[in-house]
Amino acid sequence: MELWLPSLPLSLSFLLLLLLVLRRYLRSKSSRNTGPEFPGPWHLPLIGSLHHLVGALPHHALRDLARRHGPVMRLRVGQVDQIVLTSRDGAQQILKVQDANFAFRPELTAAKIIAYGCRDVAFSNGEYWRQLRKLCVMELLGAKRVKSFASLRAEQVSLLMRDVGYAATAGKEINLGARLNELTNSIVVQASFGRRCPQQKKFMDTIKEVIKMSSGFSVGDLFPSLKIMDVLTGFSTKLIHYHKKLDAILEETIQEHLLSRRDDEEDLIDVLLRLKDQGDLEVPISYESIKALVIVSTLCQTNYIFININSREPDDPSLNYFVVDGCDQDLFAGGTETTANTIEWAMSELILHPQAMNRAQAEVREAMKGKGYVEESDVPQFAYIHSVVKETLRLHPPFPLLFPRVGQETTQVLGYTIPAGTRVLINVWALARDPKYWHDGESFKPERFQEGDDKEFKGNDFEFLPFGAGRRMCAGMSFGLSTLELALSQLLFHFDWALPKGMAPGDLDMAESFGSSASRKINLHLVPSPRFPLRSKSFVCIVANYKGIPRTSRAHDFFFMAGLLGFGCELKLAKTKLQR
Ligand code: HEM
Repeated sequence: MELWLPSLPLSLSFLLLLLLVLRRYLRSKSSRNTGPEFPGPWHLPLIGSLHHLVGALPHHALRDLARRHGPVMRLRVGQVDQIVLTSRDGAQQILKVQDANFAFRPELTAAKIIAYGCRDVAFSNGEYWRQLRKLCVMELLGAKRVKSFASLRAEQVSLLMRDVGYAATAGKEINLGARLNELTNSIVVQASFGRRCPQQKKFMDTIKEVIKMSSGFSVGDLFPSLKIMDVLTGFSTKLIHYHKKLDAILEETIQEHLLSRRDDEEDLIDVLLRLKDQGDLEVPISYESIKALVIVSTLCQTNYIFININSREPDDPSLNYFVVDGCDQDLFAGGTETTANTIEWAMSELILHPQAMNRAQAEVREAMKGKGYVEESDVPQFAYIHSVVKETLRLHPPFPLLFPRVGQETTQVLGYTIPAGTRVLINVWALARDPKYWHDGESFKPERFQEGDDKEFKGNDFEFLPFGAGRRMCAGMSFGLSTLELALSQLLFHFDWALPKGMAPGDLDMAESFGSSASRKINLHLVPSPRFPLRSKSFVCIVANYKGIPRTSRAHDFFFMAGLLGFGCELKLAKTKLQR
């Protein structure tokens, strides 16, 4: 038998590699702070522990690793150490007890380029961030401002109902996921730019390109010593190109706003310009800050968070028939949307749990029986629907690992020493399913919140953190929830829902898209059937836009009257007559 011996150069290379690994190990051991060593998976010289994440969703892989290594573990990703916490006490330490120390974000290449050197609220730090956050709470995303956008929400949700109405009367399925993305995109862009901005579409198209770029990742973020690779791979160059495009659009938009200021119906750019002019801010805001805020608040509502590898299925072009005139069907095809995702997950869970669906529909239909339509002011009385939203966010938090935090000072957490500057991730997805904190945590059971489990997602129950907690908790929670609950209530009130023909509940793919987001991998397609006719202004829109009937024609007037009278079911008949 022949004995195989490696060649001399190969053996030497192997020996050299071994020595390098050993030297690195000994060095890190000697420089380590006091306290026990972090548990964690073993790592390879160049890629660190990346190979442990291959082939699974990051939050799933990290939960499985935590089961083996414990609730506090260290993971080396490339050249960067990350501490991953999967315990309620750990989350409480970072987000409450030591919140001030951990209220910092790492500097990420994309945020630096796109947001004018991290001049937005989500990625800035220190005094500048504190000032912007105050503006967000008081002026931009506070209760009063959110309320001021109620008519915008009502209008956009009505347009959604109109499109679902098309599908219902035609007996066709609708790509609900895609249409919900349009809904939330329209709301956020119009809230920021106002309704009069001609640049909206161009802006969103460019944002879409930025999101597509997040399907790659910055080498420099994971290998700080190889930052040059971001230039060589074209990552930075492309981002700079998109940044310039966004900058030009926003510059023009700001000039337009400066020329025609309106105090009666302020959009977010109007508000920011007013605050800039008042000049009494501790840290003055510049035009660049305004632009960064608008860009990142749009991105924040998408799951565009660093190294987010999205592989969501593109929208189905065959369903263009049901799309609002002038709207781009595949807007944000590469990205996903927090609010829209949550509605989509809620509808997915409800279709799989008919009892919960019936109960939610009964609640809203019973309450709105005499009225015939749902307004934003009605929503707080739908306690069960609120529980459906909570249960959906528990099982499908859009940011399963929150956004990363960085400690400013070296500190102790649960007996371990976390050196200053180390990135910390909290697996809120795993916490929200952990049998230690939840009975039957993997199952969808909205009633758990009505039967004694009074956990809330407002940042005080550390096993339930879909919006995070502490100083850097989501700044747009009320903004997101108001759209979410209104749209869901109307979808449940006006329509009954079924899976497309031939599809059994077991066939519905509930897979999440790959990346740091937990959106649906494949858009949800459902078949609606009308239950309560649409009697709000939306119906007027339905008939006005239906199949291109001109708003000034007699046919339009006919439909208009039919709509006003609430003859939703007559629509199909009327349409047939007209086509003849
Ligand atoms: C269902 C909807 C939403 C969910 C579940 C959600 C969740 C989150 C989470 C988990 C964070 C990170 C918190 C942390 O690090 O502790 C965050 C941050 C943020 N979110 Fe949301 N979000 C939603 C909607 C929105 C909307 C609609 C807006 C804006 C209109 C928004 C604006 C922001 C901003 C500005 C931050 C950064 C806050 C900071 O760093 O100070 N979010 N969000």
